[in-house]
Amino acid sequence: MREIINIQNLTKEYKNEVKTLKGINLKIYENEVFVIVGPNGAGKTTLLYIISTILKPTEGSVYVMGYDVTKNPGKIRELLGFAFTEITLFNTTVYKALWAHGRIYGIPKNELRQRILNCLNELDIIDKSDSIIWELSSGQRKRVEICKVIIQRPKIAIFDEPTITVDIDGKHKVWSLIKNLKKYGSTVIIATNDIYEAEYLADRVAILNKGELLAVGSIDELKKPLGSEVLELEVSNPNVISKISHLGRIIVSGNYIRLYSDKLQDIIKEISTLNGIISIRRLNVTLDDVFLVLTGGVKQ
Ligand SMILES: Nc1ncnc2c1ncn2[C@@H]1O[C@H](COP(=O)(O)OP(=O)(O)OP(=O)(O)O)[C@@H](O)[C@H]1O
Repeated sequence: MREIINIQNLTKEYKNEVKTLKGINLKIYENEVFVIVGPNGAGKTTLLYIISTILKPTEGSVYVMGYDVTKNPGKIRELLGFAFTEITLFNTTVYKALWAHGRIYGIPKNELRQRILNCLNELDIIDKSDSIIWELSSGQRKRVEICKVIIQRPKIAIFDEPTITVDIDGKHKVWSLIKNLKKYGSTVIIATNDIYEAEYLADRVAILNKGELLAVGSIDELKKPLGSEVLELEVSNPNVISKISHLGRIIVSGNYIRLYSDKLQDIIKEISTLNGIISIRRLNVTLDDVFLVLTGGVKQ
C-alpha cells in the first residue's frame, strides 16, 4: 500500500496558545476512504487544513505524496481537491462556477461539460445550473461545493462535513459520488461528526477528541474489543449501577446504561430480576459505542 499522507508528532497551537492538535501520528494510504470522526472542536478541520497547506504545523512533520507541507505547498495544492464546510466558489451561476473550477484544473471542455451535468443531475440540482450560487438554499450550495471536487477527480479529495446541511436522500447521493471517486484513483479524506456517515463510507476511521488521536483502524477492528452487541438498560434508580458494574464495561448517561460484555446472554438472566431496571434492549455495537468507550464514562 502506497503511503499518501505521513504525519508525525503533529502539534498545532493557534495564537491563543491552546494546543488544538496534540502529537498526532497518522498514515493515510492510496485509494482508501479515510474518515476522521470527532465532536465539535476536536480539531478535525485544523488537521484537514494542515494537510491541505492552508495552515502550518506548530511542530512535527506532514508529508503529502512525499512533499513537505511547509516546503512544497504549491506541489501539494496541485494534487488536492477540497470541499469546504461552506461553499467557496465564485458567486456566479452554478454552471459557470463549476466550469471555471474545472478549467483551472485543465479538464478538457467536452469532458468537463459532461462531468458537470452528470454531477448536477446526480445531486438533483440540474434545474439550478443557471441560478446564482448565493440564491440557493444552504443544502443546495453544499451540493455544488461537493460537485466541485467530484468533477475535479483529484488525486486527494478532501471533504469537511460533506453532508452537514444535506437532507437524507441527498446524503445517500453524495455518499455514492464520494465512493465513486475511488474508481478514478482518488484517495478520499473526510471529516465528520456523523457516525452513520463514517460507518457508511470509511475504509478506515480515525477517532479524534480534544486534539488527540484515540484510535485508528477499520470499523470492524475498532468495534472488535466491544463484541458484536451491547445491552442498553433503562433504570429508575442509579443504585442499580453498583449492582451491575462488575459484569462488564459500562457507560452511564442519565437513566440509561450501556453494558458491554461477551457474556450478554448470562447477564440478561442475572439482571432481569434486579429491582430498578425498567427495560433491557440488546443492540448492535456501532462506532458510537467505540467513541463512548474511548472518550470516557467507562467503568470496569
Ligand atoms: N483560527 C483560530 N484561532 C484560534 N483557535 C481556533 C482557530 N480555529 C480553530 N480554533 C480552535 O481549535 C479547536 C478545534 O477547531 P476545529 O475547527 O479544528 O475543530 P472541528 O473538529 O473541525 O470542529 P467542528 O466539528 O465544530 O467543525 C477549537 O477549540 C477552535 O476554537
